[in-house]
Amino acid sequence: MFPEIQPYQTSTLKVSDVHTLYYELSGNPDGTPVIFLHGGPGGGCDEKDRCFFSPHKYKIILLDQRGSGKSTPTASLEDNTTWDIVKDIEKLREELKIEKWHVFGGSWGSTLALAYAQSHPDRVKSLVLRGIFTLRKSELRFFYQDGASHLFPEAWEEFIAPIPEPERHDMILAYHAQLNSADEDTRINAAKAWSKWEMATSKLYVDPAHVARAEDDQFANAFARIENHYFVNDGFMRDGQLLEEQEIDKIRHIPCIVVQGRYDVVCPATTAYALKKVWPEITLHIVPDAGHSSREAGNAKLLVEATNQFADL
Ligand SMILES: CNCC(=O)c1nnc(C(C)(C)C)o1
Repeated sequence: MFPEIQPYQTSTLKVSDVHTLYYELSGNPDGTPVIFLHGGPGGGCDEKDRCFFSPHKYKIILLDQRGSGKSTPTASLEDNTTWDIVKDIEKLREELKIEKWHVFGGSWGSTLALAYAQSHPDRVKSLVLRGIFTLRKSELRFFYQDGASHLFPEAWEEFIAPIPEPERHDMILAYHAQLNSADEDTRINAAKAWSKWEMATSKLYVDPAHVARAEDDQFANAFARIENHYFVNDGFMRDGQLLEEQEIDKIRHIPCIVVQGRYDVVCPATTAYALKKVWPEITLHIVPDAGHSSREAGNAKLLVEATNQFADL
């Protein structure tokens, strides 16, 4: 990855009566623009997200989506849907007077990138995607009900601990009740347990520093509440919508590179492969020694190679 840099501009954009979004610009003000779409949803951006792009070639735009990161009000679920964020991305593009831009996103960021591109294909120069996630019921079931639990039994035991046995047949719904409880301690304890499950399973080799992020009250609250809100609503999409041939036909012409960890248990390779089957024009790299995280060496290396390759488009 490129060395860490600081933004040359930070700002906010009011997108509704409720939501004001934080965004920042770094790299080359006259470079080719790229929008970075963070994961979660609710994960927010961090300073290392700037490092996937050449600071000489790219005007790097990081956006904290509704309720995420430095956007306000934090963790707000009001007017917070996939399609509200797609509209926000367009508002930001117009605010920055950008005609077309590269789009980069991993995990939920890949979901949002596909939803944005299928909604506004004429605004997308290229797509670099990692850990493909399309919010199908099968994907949610694998990670939150019966799948990843077989590979990380000790972390799974901690994940189910706050949930009474009779409610464990639907973990997303059970957590929805606790994440929206009237009791603040119940909410934050559930948010930390939800977040810890994802942080503990995001890398092939468990990273204690990554897991420790789940102990940050503000991060955990936003990450857990917003993720769970989207998942109980199936991402506000038809099941499999982003993989439908009619939707892929809208973006088939857009250059796209996908980086997918072989041992990604959060967003397993089966979805990236399903995308390749319906969109054979994409380049799909399955990284033999990586999991879900963009920061794992094998994933990061190919992501940087992809942004370097697309910079001159
Ligand atoms: C199911 N959510 C996967 C996702 O989008 C995601 N995984 N980790 C992240 C952060 C790096 C933002 C914490 O986001």
